Amino acid sequence: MRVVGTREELKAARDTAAGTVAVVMTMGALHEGHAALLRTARAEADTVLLTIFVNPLQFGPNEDLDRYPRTLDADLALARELGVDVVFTPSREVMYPRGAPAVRVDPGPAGERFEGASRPGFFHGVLTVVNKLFQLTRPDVAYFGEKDYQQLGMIRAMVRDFDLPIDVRGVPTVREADGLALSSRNRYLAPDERESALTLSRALLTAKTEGERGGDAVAAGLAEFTKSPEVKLDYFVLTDPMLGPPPAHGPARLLTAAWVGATRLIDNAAVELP
Ligand SMILES: Nc1ncnc2c1ncn2[C@@H]1O[C@H](COP(=O)(O)OP(=O)(O)OP(=O)(O)O)[C@@H](O)[C@H]1O
Ligand SMILES: CC(C)(CO)[C@@H](O)C(=O)[O-]
Ligand code: BAL
Repeated sequence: MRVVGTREELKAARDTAAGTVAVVMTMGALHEGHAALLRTARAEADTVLLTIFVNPLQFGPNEDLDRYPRTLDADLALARELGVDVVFTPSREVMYPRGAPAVRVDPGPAGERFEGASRPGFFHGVLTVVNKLFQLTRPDVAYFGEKDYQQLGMIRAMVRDFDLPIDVRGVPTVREADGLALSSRNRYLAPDERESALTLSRALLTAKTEGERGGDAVAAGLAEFTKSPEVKLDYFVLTDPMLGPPPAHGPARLLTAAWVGATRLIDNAAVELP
């Protein structure tokens, strides 16, 4: 496994990569969710490239950029175990040599909803760094988690609208045995908060069950949140699978975000409306 930090080293590694090249982009603090992306990439491509970069551009001024978990040694050990070929761990200066970029990807109106409404500038930051990492790594295929469902949709939209020759593949959300979606931010949770955090997956499951038997999915989900007043709901919505208005019947998506203490968590679930 080659670990590279500069553009020149990455270019050399990329230029000699064999066969189809897959990229998995992360902010590090790797867990089994990231491992699922890497295992899928390993099974489906010849060369697996992992990027680890905590992108300052996607954090708001009062968000957790400074305390975001950084566990590089453990991340590299896991990457090695999973058969990753190249790890790109650029510094902030390598990614943004002239400081914050003046030109950024505009996510359009879809990027102003849900996560974009609560985290202004978030999708500008995500799409800008993803676009840069696409240019630098030149992958044939890229894997992203369904845990960040809106992010996956925004990246697919950018690839479509910018004619990028990249096959974007979504990977289902990996959960703890009790339902909590794995997330690097789960490390922030104190034991009682870890219990409260189950409200998100519980509300999604209750809403899905209610929706699939013809009831009011959103009302059922919201009722779960009222049982845990210590969890501060940001949004709980039903959309179509492309994040548009909810359909009357057929496939739909439930999306939620909530604060558990100082930690903001997100989750989502597929639902089939009768
Ligand atoms: N539980 C999960 N199941 C599947 N994919 C996941 C999971 N958690 C993260 N991913 C995916 O891993 C990639 C890198 O995500 P990231 O490094 O931000 O991890 P994260 O756990 O989502 O972190 P955070 O706690 O900041 O949200 C993204 O494509 C993300 O969707
Ligand atoms: C896609 C990503 C690596 C861009 O910084 C990040 O948003 C993430 O880890 O999901
Ligand atoms: N997991 C998506 C990146 C973020 O929340 O900042």
